[in-house]
Amino acid sequence: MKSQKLGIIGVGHVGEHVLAYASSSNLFGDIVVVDSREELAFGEALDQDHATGLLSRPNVNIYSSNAYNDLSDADVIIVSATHVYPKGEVPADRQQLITNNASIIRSIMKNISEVTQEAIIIFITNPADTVIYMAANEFSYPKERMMSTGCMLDSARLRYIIGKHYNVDPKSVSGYMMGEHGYSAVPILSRLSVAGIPYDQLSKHFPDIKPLTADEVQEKVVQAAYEVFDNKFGVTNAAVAQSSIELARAILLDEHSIYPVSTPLLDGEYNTKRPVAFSTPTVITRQGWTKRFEVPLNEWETEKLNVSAESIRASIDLAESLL
Ligand SMILES: NC(=O)c1ccc[n+]([C@@H]2O[C@H](COP(=O)([O-])OP(=O)(O)OC[C@H]3O[C@@H](n4cnc5c(N)ncnc54)[C@H](O)[C@@H]3O)[C@@H](O)[C@H]2O)c1
Repeated sequence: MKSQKLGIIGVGHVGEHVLAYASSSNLFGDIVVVDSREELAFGEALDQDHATGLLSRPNVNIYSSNAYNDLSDADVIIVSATHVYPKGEVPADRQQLITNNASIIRSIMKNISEVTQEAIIIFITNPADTVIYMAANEFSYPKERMMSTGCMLDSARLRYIIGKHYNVDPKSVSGYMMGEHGYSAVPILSRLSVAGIPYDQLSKHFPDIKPLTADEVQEKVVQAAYEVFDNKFGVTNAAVAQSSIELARAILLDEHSIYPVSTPLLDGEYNTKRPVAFSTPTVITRQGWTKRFEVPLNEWETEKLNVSAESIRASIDLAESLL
């Protein structure tokens, strides 16, 4: 039986964590690492390959390659390639990354499309929503076989913040962010619950805890990224890498899990003025994504989501002007 194969494109701060988590995930028998810095790809792959000599690690075949042909039979490809900025000089606004990343994503998509149409592609590269919009609209690669991690990370931060606020395990919080991965991501508190108890009823069960307003939650989730980014000199990597492996698992095990990934909106969805991509709860299967949910929202959420869609669209316009 063929083992499952993962391709990782871009093995910098994020990609190295993707590689580390993937290597010990028991999901993959083969992992191919591609990076325009070939020595880095070689070193990262070899370092992880050495660890297969340890009893705790599965015997995964890990190697680097600069030939996209090695991805022709990949089951999943995770893309975390990005323009390399000097340490500490990464732009804080993810949307600004499009100036350099548009051409990188276009060349990677072209290279992948030439060797396969089968792999499920998970983009981590920012700006997440613009990247998936470009990849889905500019290439004939099957749209359902590609997604961006989008608000996976923002949603993990949301559950973390609410979990800490009420002193419960974040995994006992059910909830998600929608819209842009970044400044304008929207917490959907009207759908958030703890032990099935809706957010607006939590005060009854936690009478000593002052609830956070939707504005406060949004601010805290957005700021959470910068608490990491500022202290790690312009890098956040571990949590998003874990998000991508969680998606890979949902894909390979055909879990039909629902995750807030970013994909292009379907016609008429959410009444956006112009076509965009953003995160909404989406069913993930072995085929890629199979269904996006149009979630009923309250007035505040609708207004914020519109702002988010406009911000993403401005970034898409910029990407299209660079064609
Ligand atoms: N979606 C999210 O939630 C999220 C979270 C954190 C970071 N990110 C994004 O992930 C990306 C990676 O961040 P990082 O910190 O690892 O960056 P990094 O600079 O450390 O690494 C990027 C790597 O990409 C490689 N690369 C560049 N062009 C390439 C190409 N054409 N083909 C193959 N490899 C190429 C570089 O050589 C480098 O090794 C960034 O865009 C960042 O904004 C996204």
